[in-house]
Amino acid sequence: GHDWGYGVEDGPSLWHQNYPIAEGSRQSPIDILPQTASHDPSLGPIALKYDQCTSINIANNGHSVVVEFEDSDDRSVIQGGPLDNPYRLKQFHFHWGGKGCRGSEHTVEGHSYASELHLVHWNAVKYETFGEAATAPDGLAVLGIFLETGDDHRWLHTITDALYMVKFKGSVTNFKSFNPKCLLPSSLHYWTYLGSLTTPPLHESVTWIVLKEPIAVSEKQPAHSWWIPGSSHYGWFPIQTSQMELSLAFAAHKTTASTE
Ligand SMILES: NS(=O)(=O)c1ccc(C(=O)NCC(F)(F)F)cc1
Ligand SMILES: [Zn+2]
Repeated sequence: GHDWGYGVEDGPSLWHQNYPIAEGSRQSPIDILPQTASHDPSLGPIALKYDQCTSINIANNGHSVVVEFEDSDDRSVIQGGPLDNPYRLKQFHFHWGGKGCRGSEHTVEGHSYASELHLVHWNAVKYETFGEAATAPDGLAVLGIFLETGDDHRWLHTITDALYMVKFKGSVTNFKSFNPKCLLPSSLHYWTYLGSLTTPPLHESVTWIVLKEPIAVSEKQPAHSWWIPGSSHYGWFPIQTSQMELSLAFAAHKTTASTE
């Protein structure tokens, strides 16, 4: 079971007790300061090849909702930018806040966004398994995309509809043929830094690639979604018991993104 959460008794300020790496030198998330970020001309554009991606299921792991992908080959990869190899898409998940609360983990000059999407990839060139890569300094690459409240949206309803099927902690349901490239903003301009997992075990194994342009989401409530009462102000819903119902009240904008 998980010995951590986002409550007063088990929240981020206490994680160092069971995960001393929390005091480490490359911990995430960070506050991104664009003015002090140094431009590195050797950094090229990132390339996302998500056309053949194969989503498998959507699961509620007690801390968020995760969409898992088939990662037995290089059908869906991120490469370029700061990365020396292609990294395989493994899963994506969101960090929410409570009702109307700002749930992003990274901030930009202290500004937090409504939510943050993380697309998690691993270095299958150098490592045999995701688990092995997750403990290696160049093992993972996570693409972070900010979600900002704005107009209504058409695409993420497929996820909000599926959420209805995984209301309870530990539930998993089929979730085929969702392609996350519909969640990308129009620009792939990014900040990058060497960091960590933002949740325990906080491994310092992540090359972070955070997109500058947020995608728009709407706070309109899809038919059968509602906010969890009293949810935490950290980025994940505290689904402490299987009785609590996870919900999500936004739908994201369809964006036409060049992913080449
Ligand atoms: N929020 S985040 O930084 O994108 C993030 C991404 C992945 C994991 C994860 O797979 N933890 C399980 C593992 F790998 F065994 F440790 C945790 C956090
Ligand atoms: Zn995350």
